[in-house]
Amino acid sequence: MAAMARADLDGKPIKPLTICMIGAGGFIGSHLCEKLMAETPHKVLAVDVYNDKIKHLLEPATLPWAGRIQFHRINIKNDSRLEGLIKMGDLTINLAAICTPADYNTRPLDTIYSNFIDALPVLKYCSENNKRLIHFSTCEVYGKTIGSFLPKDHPLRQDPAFYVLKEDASPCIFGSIEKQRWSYACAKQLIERLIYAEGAENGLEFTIVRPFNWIGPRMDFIPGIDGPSEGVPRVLACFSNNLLRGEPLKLVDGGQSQRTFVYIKDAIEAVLLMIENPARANGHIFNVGNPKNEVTVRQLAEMMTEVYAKVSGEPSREEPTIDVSSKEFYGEGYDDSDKRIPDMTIINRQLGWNPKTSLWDLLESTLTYQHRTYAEAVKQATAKAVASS
Ligand SMILES: NC(=O)c1ccc[n+]([C@@H]2O[C@H](COP(=O)([O-])OP(=O)(O)OC[C@H]3O[C@@H](n4cnc5c(N)ncnc54)[C@H](O)[C@@H]3O)[C@@H](O)[C@H]2O)c1
Ligand SMILES: O=C(O)[C@H]1O[C@H](OP(=O)(O)OP(=O)(O)OC[C@H]2O[C@@H](n3ccc(=O)[nH]c3=O)[C@H](O)[C@@H]2O)[C@H](O)[C@@H](O)[C@@H]1O
Repeated sequence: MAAMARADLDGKPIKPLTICMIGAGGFIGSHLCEKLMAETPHKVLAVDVYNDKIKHLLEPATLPWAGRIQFHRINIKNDSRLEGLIKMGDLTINLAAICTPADYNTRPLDTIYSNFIDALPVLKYCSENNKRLIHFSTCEVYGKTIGSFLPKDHPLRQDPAFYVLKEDASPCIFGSIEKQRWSYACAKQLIERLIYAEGAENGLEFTIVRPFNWIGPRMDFIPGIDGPSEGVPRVLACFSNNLLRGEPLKLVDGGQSQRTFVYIKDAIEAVLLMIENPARANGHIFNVGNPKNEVTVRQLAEMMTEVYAKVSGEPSREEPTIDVSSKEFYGEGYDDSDKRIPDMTIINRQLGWNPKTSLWDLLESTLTYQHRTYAEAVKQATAKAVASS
């Protein structure tokens, strides 16, 4: 079988691994499971409380990879089976977390518990059983850029030294404690420090991933269709929902914040390189993003509007966006990262990874998926609501 002939970046054959993947039923987990099943001989013990996004990989039992993926419905907060599953694997990947900004300031306790306390047993079991750990952190650990504290028209704001985010050099700059937006970033930072310390003091083999706005199909949910109607997902799903419903896209505080978006399928290639090249990935923290795909949120809204009109064949609204305040949209305690450009030196040097897909292309494939998956359901839900009003 071609998949069995895989070699690592140093030309050595890759042995089939058993991977305990926690949070495997989420957005990133579903793409990683898909990749592992389709292109590698590795086995996955998929742990999550939900499996809707990986159902197509689990059923029917005649699938070519049946037997290489097993789903375990486990809440890692309180399940004694977790240690056994970690022991069965060669490697643990921890993706489980609350990671939607609308929760950080409104459910800060759940956010901190999920991102710090609930990750503790995973770390403990990996360390005690000498199991390698790939832990998912976030680019939010960088917080705000140094440049954001300079006056708006200060020339140093244009100097990359004041905004490019480097794993081994940039500071973590968060707002005050009342700005509960930072509860997530702070919890992620502390778990990173603990993992790093386990590596330094106890020899834990670890890799920390800092994703920079990975987007694509299956991200989050469409409110009222496959998620709560009052729920607020991340920006891709918020804007997709608005476009599907023919509503204006809401720009928080003018949509001036900047982000770099990377296509999930490009980013998953980086994770696979980490999985299969432990000697190059262990002990490292990796930014994974696409510095070339930078836009303001306003530009993202404009581009998504244009792409959606193309893929759906429906004309866009005359006024495609409206401004909302962050207080109105997210509530008290919201704050924002101003700009996120990942430095790519370390991932380039260690794994030779580079993202490939432009923002336009990744939006075109993602919005084609959104339209195919949700347009009919949104139409039916809207018709039902009109009929019952
Ligand atoms: N998508 C991104 O661009 C991005 C960016 C930065 C960081 N991350 C990090 O990557 C990880 C995965 O993100 P995602 O986008 O796939 O999010 P997601 O919400 O789609 O996936 C997380 C999964 O973890 C599961 N989970 C949460 N708590 C659990 C528990 N107690 N027990 C069992 N399962 C639990 C959820 O059910 C969900 O399926 C998170 O740690 C997130 O902080 C993602
Ligand atoms: O994806 C990442 O790399 C990380 O960043 C995200 O944080 P953020 O980018 O702020 O979250 P989004 O919901 O994707 O919002 C992006 C920007 O769009 C804005 N936005 C969001 C939704 C909306 O309807 N309108 C709008 O203007 C937000 O205010 C923010 O400025 C989340 O914290 C995590 O998933 C993750 O750790």
